[in-house]
Order: sequence, then C-alpha cells, then structure tokens
Amino acid sequence: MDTSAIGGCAPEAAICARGIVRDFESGQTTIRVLHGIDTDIKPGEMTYVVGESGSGKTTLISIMCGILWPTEGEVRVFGTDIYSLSDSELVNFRLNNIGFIFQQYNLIPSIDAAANAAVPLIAQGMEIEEAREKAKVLLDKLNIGDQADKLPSQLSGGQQQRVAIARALVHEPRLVVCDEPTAALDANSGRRVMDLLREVAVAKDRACIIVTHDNRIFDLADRILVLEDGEVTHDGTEMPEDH
Ligand SMILES: Nc1ncnc2c1ncn2[C@@H]1O[C@H](COP(=O)(O)OP(=O)(O)OP(=O)(O)O)[C@@H](O)[C@H]1O
Repeated sequence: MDTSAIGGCAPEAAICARGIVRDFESGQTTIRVLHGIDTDIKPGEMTYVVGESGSGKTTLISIMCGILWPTEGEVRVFGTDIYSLSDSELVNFRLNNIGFIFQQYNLIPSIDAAANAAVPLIAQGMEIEEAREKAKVLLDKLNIGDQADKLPSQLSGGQQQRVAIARALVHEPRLVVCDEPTAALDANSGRRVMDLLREVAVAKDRACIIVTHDNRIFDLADRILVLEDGEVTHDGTEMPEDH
C-alpha cells in the first residue's frame, strides 16, 4: 500500500482527490465531464454533493469510491492510492472499506431481503445465519424488519431502496457513498435513513458522501460541495443562497 502524500493532501483525509478529469467518448467526440477537481473529504463529516442534473455528481462519486477510473488524476481513500491497485486488490479494498448506495439498487432477485442486505458480510466470509441476523438488525432500524424474508420483487421501490441501504452499511465500512439515498422515500423514512447513516457512517475515522437533490435533508449536511459543469463552484457548511 502506498501511503505517501500527494500534493497538499492532509494525512487524515478520508478521500484526497487531485486533478480529477473524466472524459466520455460519444461517437467521434470526447466529452469532458470533470475538469480537474481537487478536493478532500474529511472523516467525521457528512458531505453532500449537489448540483444540476448532468453536472457530474455521479461521475465524481463513482471515481471517489473506486468504481470508475478517472481519465487523469489521483484518488486516495484513507491513504491508499486506489487506482494503483490491481483489480483484485481494488475489489478487496472496496469490500472491506466502502459501502455504496446507488440509484439502481442492484438487489439479487433470487434471494430474500435479509440475504441481500447480508451480502458484504457473506463475501467477507461470515456464516450465512450470523450475517442474516446482523442484516436484520439494520432492516429493523429501517422499519422493514417484517419484510426480511421477502424477495426483492415482493417489495416496493422504497423498501428495496432500504434493503440496499442496509447492504451498504452492514459491514460498517469506513466510507459510505450514496447517490440519492432518500429519493424513493417519504419524509419519515428519509429521516430514518439519514439518522442511520449518521449513526453508522459518521465517526472520527469514517466518512459519508451523499449526492442529493432532496431539499428536505439539506439541513443535515456538515459540508456541501456544489458542482457546476464538472467543477466545484462552492465548498461550505451551508447551501449557497442561489440554490
Ligand atoms: N457512460 C457514459 N458515457 C457517456 N456520457 C456519460 C456517461 N456517464 C455520464 N455521462 C455524461 O456525463 C455527464 C455527467 O453525468 P452524471 O451522471 O455524472 O451527472 P449527475 O450530475 O450525476 O446527473 P443527475 O443529477 O441527473 O444524476 C452527463 O452529461 C452524462 O450524459
């Protein structure tokens, strides 16, 4: 593991991203979606990434959590230069350190909610029954404990989203990355999810990044980054007035 410092990167940063550029090919043309982003994500904070549709939020958080390679730049997650790892090392690093909640829930259709939520623990080698019990504790906290034995197809969209949230948190990862975690939820369920995220994902050696358009939860951020056309145009503790 390479833990040497890169330009201006605080040693305690949960994520240190430097010079992040991402291009996508579209036919004959190359579209630059991120234009050289430098940012640190601090442990102990819930950081929101907000901005208009197409501004590059999902692209940025995907790069920060090791699922989309940057065209240029470097990302360190808890000191590890993740894109210098081999594929298998990166898979292991993600499994042990990162929980994701993406807009597609990607639940396994043939296994029940408890087993879906337990997947990271089972992948880490835990006995299935023990992993299911741990997963059920989170499903209870998300108010869907009574749905634990149901298949994803028997659950509503909001219930599936909560199973995906339980799966992201069950192995107590040091970094939790969420894309619109409250989008499919009513206000009460959304608050419950945010409470659980804060309980599990915000600690002095942990960090949580949330992409959201949900103005019902803006007051819960410790820090807000605004992206516009692939650049960070605001970095502060409050939303800028024009949002
Ligand atoms: N795989 C891809 N191939 C080509 N273009 C892509 C790809 N992924 C994203 N883009 C483009 O990159 C830009 C940023 O997309 P991204 O999903 O990061 O934006 P976003 O801010 O998360 O949007 P939203 O709020 O709508 O989810 C968009 O113009 C999108 O069309």
